Amino acid sequence: MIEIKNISKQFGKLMALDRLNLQLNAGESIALIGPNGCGKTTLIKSILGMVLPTRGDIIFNGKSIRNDDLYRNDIGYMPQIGRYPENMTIGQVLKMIKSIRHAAQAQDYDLYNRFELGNMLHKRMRTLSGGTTQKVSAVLAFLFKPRVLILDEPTAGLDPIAAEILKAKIIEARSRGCLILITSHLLSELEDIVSQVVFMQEGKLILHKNVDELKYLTGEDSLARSIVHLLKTEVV
Ligand SMILES: Nc1ncnc2c1ncn2[C@@H]1O[C@H](COP(=O)(O)OP(=O)(O)OP(=O)(O)O)[C@@H](O)[C@H]1O
Repeated sequence: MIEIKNISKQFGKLMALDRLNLQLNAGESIALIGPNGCGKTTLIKSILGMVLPTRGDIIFNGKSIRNDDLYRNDIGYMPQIGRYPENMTIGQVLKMIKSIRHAAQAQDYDLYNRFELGNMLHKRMRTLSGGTTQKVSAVLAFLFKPRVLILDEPTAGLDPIAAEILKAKIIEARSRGCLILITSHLLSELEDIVSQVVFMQEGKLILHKNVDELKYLTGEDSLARSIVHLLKTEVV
């Protein structure tokens, strides 16, 4: 579904992504793991077309994403920190996003209802707590029933109940056959969600394995311990 073909991204002298190749298929739920600054967000933003790779190409459903905007209609994205026009209310932001999408696209109000955003529509974005902003981002990511979900630290800042609601929603999307790419430093929460792990270091792909293979390779019995093992020992 998404093919990353030998992409590099240079910021000045820094190689944020270094000749990275990856194949991400529908129905897979993939944890993107690596130390701070290893290039996870740069990879995610490259897939979203928010960062232009210096070299290489990204193929989405068989087509290069260069000079294409429409592929993004298939992606729901939750950024690490959502940034919205400060003076707009939650209601105005939702209305604006819906107006730029196709009116006919099916909409999913499950998270909107469960997070009770309907009671907060008049609140301005600049006045929201970090957790409430994160709820708005989650609602927007799932609103148009995307086939691909890219979630950058999705539960950071959410209270435990909201985090559980979102986690259940991610698991449901996975069971519907969505492709999910997720970064999280909360390793225990990945356990129930992911089927594969992609491990990066200094912009390079170090490993891409199924969770069971990874547990076998590291000799650990949980995903969290396997990931800690990876982070502590350099290259497997
Ligand atoms: N716009 C930019 N200009 C210059 N350097 C950048 C830019 N964006 C990212 N970088 C650098 O690229 C490297 C990779 O950053 P990135 O945000 O992708 O890391 P990350 O793996 O997501 O980190 P974290 O786990 O802390 O979120 C870092 O050294 C970062 O400082």
